[in-house]
Amino acid sequence: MQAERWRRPCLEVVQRSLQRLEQRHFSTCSIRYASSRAIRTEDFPCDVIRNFSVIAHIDHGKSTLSDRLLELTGTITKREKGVNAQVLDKLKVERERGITVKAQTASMIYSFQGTQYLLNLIDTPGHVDFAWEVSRSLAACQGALLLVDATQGVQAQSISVYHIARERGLTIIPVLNKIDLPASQPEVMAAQMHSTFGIDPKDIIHISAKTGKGVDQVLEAILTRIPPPTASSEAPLKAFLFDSSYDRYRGVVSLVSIQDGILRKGDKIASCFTRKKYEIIDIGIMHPEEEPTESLQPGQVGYIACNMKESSEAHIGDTLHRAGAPVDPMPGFKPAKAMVYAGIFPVDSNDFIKLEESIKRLALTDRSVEVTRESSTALGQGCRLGFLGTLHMDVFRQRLEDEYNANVIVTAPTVPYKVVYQDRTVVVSNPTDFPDSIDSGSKVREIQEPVVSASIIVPQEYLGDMMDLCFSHRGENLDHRFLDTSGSASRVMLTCTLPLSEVVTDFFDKLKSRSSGFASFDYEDAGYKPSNLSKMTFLLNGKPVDALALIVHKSAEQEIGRAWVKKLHKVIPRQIFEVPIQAAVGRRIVARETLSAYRADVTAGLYGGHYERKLKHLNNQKESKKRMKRVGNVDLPQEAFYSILKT
Ligand SMILES: Nc1nc2c(ncn2[C@@H]2O[C@H](COP(=O)(O)OP(=O)(O)OP(=O)(O)O)[C@@H](O)[C@H]2O)c(=O)[nH]1
Repeated sequence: MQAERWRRPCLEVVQRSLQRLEQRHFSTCSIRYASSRAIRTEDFPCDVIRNFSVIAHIDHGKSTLSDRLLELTGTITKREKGVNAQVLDKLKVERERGITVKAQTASMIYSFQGTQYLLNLIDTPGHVDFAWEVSRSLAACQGALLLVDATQGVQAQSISVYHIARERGLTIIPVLNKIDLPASQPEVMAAQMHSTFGIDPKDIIHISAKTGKGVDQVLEAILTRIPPPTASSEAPLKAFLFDSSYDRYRGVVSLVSIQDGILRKGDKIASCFTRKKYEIIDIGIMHPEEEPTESLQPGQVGYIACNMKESSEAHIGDTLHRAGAPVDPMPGFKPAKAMVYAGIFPVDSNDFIKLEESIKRLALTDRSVEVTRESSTALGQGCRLGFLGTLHMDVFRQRLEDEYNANVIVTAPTVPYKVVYQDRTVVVSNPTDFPDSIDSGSKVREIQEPVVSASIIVPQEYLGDMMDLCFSHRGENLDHRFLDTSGSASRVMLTCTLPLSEVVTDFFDKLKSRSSGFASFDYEDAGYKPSNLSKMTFLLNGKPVDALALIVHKSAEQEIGRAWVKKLHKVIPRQIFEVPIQAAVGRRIVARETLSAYRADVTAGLYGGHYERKLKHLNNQKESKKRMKRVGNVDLPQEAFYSILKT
């Protein structure tokens, strides 16, 4: 009796701890799902397959709807989902920031009117930096759910993803989400979707992905409106490779969409792009984690591992065929084009080899990153990386820190400029390589900078502010049109051409603050145009610091020079001698501050003959000096680089 009285509370404590452990496990790592019956892909011919993506502007609810669909089809249960909202956002950075950065695939099995269907869903990111992920994902689909937030209406990325889906000829199912919110205006937003996309309001499904209301209608629409893939089991094998990741044990794991033929474990295949041959060692579907199957049938989407050692062998957009039976490759898609470059250096120069290894590994899971080596006199050996935008850059940095424990310094982002010489044109993505002077004596004929066509959607009352903002960032060809003509709540779409270098600095923050958060922004590459640019260098005690060099427009020389010199003055500790801090364009000094002399007497305040204590303080000082970068004869602390380059 006594023992029983003790045992019960003990059991409860153990159960509670187990629950807590389970929750913690769910919230930090990928989820393991209770294994269901082995899936026979042969049971799903083309007519019961539906391949679709969820596309929308950022935060309109794609991942929440994907979760709801996984739940409704029984692919995951509420318990398995647990505290882990947004099952398909698997990366730590996605969970912390609440954004999707990598498209994820999940297959679901669903019974409808006595027939079992195989649904392949691809959840896509919404931010403009990851638009390449969206177009890649849509290549494996026949339909797309176009989600619009019923409180915000059509936003800039809603329009761009709509056009990507239309260009690919996909069936679009329009969905208005968040109708549970008091501020939602489904009727007004439906009218807006009609005026912007020509969508019949009767075709729009009204849902709340959060509460689940209306989500069953979305499932029904997927089955009844999206056409099945047209693929044949008789035709020669054609598998379209649209994504890949790296697994330490199996090498490259690729996601493929089977356009024709059947792919089985043990099959010998070859790549149209590299001509290399492989053997399938693992095959299956994402359910939503990897679920091995015997084969992938025509029209299905799944993963394969085939002894590919190098990630570069998995060419995104490649066509795989049976070895010895070549086929015509399917049209691939435009490779990702880096818009922003930055140098990444280890905080401790001795860590370079480890950092380079980590960068290469991470780049294997993110194929849009370009990697080359670079070296700087101030920062030592490092890598120069090309990204699709500054958010992409920041996410990559965070993943390096989270997943590889790296401690890095990232230099200011720069866009790729074209330097036109008399006999050739060179693309320069590192300010160090930019010509020092562009005067009549130099061989440089012209400098060109990348420009983008930007679109901003904003309530009418902010139009003036937005136009000002665009002008102050060297915007040209400004134009606008009203999106909805319905009285007071009119919204305007402003379009213009902007230099990319203006977009990658603080443009987005200013846009949000000057429109009280209402403006949405999207842009796409619009080529190059001649521009009046020069290289600005920063000198400490007369010595240039290469890692701080910038490319600036003539009109902003003074302003940028002064701001950076002030910033440097604030973060560089005083030295034992006076240090002039200067910004220079060519030989011309455009801004200057002077750091007055100072000697840190770390032994001040120690009286008497405490020799050992004095020595300890002096040694500490020596150690902290070691952590500084020596530029000429000036010690620059790592924090100086951090705080300067962070902005
Ligand atoms: N009230 C309400 N909130 C919702 C609904 N759907 C999504 N949300 C919330 O909206 C926010 C964004 O949802 P996500 O599903 O992460 O949006 P997303 O489109 O996947 O975001 P990105 O992948 O970053 O573009 C989250 O806080 C969700 O909880 C809904 O129907 N009602």
